[in-house]
Amino acid sequence: MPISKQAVEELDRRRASATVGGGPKKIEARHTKGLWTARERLDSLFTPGTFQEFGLHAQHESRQFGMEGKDLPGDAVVTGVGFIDGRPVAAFSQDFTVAGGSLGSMHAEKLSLIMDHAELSGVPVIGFNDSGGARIQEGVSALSGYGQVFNRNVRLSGVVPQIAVISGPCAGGAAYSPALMDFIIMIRGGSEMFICGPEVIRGVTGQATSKDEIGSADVHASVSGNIHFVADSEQDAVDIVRRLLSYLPANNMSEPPHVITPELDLGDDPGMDDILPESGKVPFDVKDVITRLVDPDSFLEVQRDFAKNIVVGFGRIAGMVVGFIANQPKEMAGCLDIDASDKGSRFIRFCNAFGIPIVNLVDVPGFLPGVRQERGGIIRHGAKMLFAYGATTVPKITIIMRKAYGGAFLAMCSRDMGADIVLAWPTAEIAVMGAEGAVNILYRGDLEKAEDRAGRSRELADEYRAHFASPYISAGKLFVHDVIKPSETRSRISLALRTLLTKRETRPPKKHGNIPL
Ligand SMILES: CCC(=O)SCCNC(=O)CCNC(=O)[C@H](O)C(C)(C)COP(=O)(O)OP(=O)(O)OC[C@H]1O[C@@H](n2cnc3c(N)ncnc32)[C@H](O)[C@@H]1OP(=O)(O)O
Repeated sequence: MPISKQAVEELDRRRASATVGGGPKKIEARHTKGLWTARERLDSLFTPGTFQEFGLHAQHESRQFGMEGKDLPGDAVVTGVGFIDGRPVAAFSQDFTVAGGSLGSMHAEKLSLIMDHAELSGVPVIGFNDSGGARIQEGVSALSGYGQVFNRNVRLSGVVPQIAVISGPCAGGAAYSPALMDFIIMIRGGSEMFICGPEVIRGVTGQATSKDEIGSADVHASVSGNIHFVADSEQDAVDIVRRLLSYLPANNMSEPPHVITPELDLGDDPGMDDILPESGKVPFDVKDVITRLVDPDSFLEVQRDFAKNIVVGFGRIAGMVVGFIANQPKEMAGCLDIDASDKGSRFIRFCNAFGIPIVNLVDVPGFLPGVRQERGGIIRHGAKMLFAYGATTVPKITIIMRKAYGGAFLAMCSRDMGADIVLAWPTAEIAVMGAEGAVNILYRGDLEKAEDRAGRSRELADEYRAHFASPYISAGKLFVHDVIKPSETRSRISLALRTLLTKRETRPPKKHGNIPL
């Protein structure tokens, strides 16, 4: 039987009323604040015409607290699958114009449906979070809904990439779904995220605070370290999602999107030979090194404003996707501290989960000394770096640029910690500790008696450096595969990557390791 005109009209009518969300007034209120609606976000994310919506006609079933007969289009969330740069991606976008984007049972079922679909079809999940949290009228059913979503976030972790955009409020338990995903992008000015808001904090602790102080994008980017990117606008957030996806495979069984250049890249970069300052004590910016190593404009820094003493991010070398973990000599002399260890180890584990080769750039004088660090648990946090590298099977290339001292060098992936190839620049210092520290311990008596203590200390330190810290000593013991000129670094990494893309490494079966947390 052909489809009747009435049936088509009925479908059109239902579609129109479901897609209007909370209505023109509420949409206007969002626009006045410079915010987009749930559908506008998805329209901007996906290639036009490619979005297949799931659950447009979903209805809530709650009857209490005035909910009987209330129309909540789509139950306050839009879900479905679309295409970005020709690749399928699943997404949900909470609709604040409908009941404040609050999560009830049907809303949670829609999120579960799209996440299950992403798992089965092996595609990334993008979630726009804009919600007042658990729908108060649905009580524990809403709470249970969050449980179902969190459980799926964990199930999908390491299976498909999960990216959260915080586009509006994100309070209480609602913050935990983004926190369980791989990357969080927050929009400056338009969003906030906290577990307990200012009112609760004041009521319980007496402390006065503001939403900005505890939950703004800038606070989470630079102080708490909860998020990975700050966007200046809705469009900027979408652009960051698309850029991030361009480095990621669809799932843990697929290859990252390498675009390997047909020719081998064997040229030198002479400018790199001048990149280190004359004195080993003068800082330099490791991002200048990264910029010279990667294909033009291909470096995407992750967590730029948090733990600046370590730099992490994605880039391409001769078209191959890599993750960088680099000490930053400009900040705290590149020492590893608690925050840097947390930041570095999580990024390493992401790269490993999704088959992304890792390049380590080392200039590390040690773990940061200090009472706060020791009492704060630097042992357990620093151990995360060791654990993360030790458990990682993706290709790993370590470049020792300058200092590689003690346990911190092992925590930056020495050969023993699993680096497949270790290359050192000619003036690198690879040692159990810095030369000055070593002579102070070894020659304490001599130095106390010396007429020119400083001069004698320098002399002994030079001797120690020549005997123990030279890269040729490590190369002689095969701890370093080769000593290279800085100008050769890019071509050597690109060759190494090409030979390592076929790497296969298996480990004894186990449920999972027990990373120090
Ligand atoms: C897992 C456990 C949890 O999630 S517990 C967390 C429960 N949620 C909360 O405590 C947050 C409650 N909501 C709020 O504080 C505010 O609505 C926030 C999110 C800050 C937004 O404020 P504002 O921009 O002024 O909007 P508004 O209050 O006028 O809200 C717009 C409409 O949305 C509704 N709404 C909001 N949150 C919920 C909720 N959790 N459950 C049910 N409805 C909610 C508001 O009632 C309001 O509805 P209406 O437009 O007046 O019909």
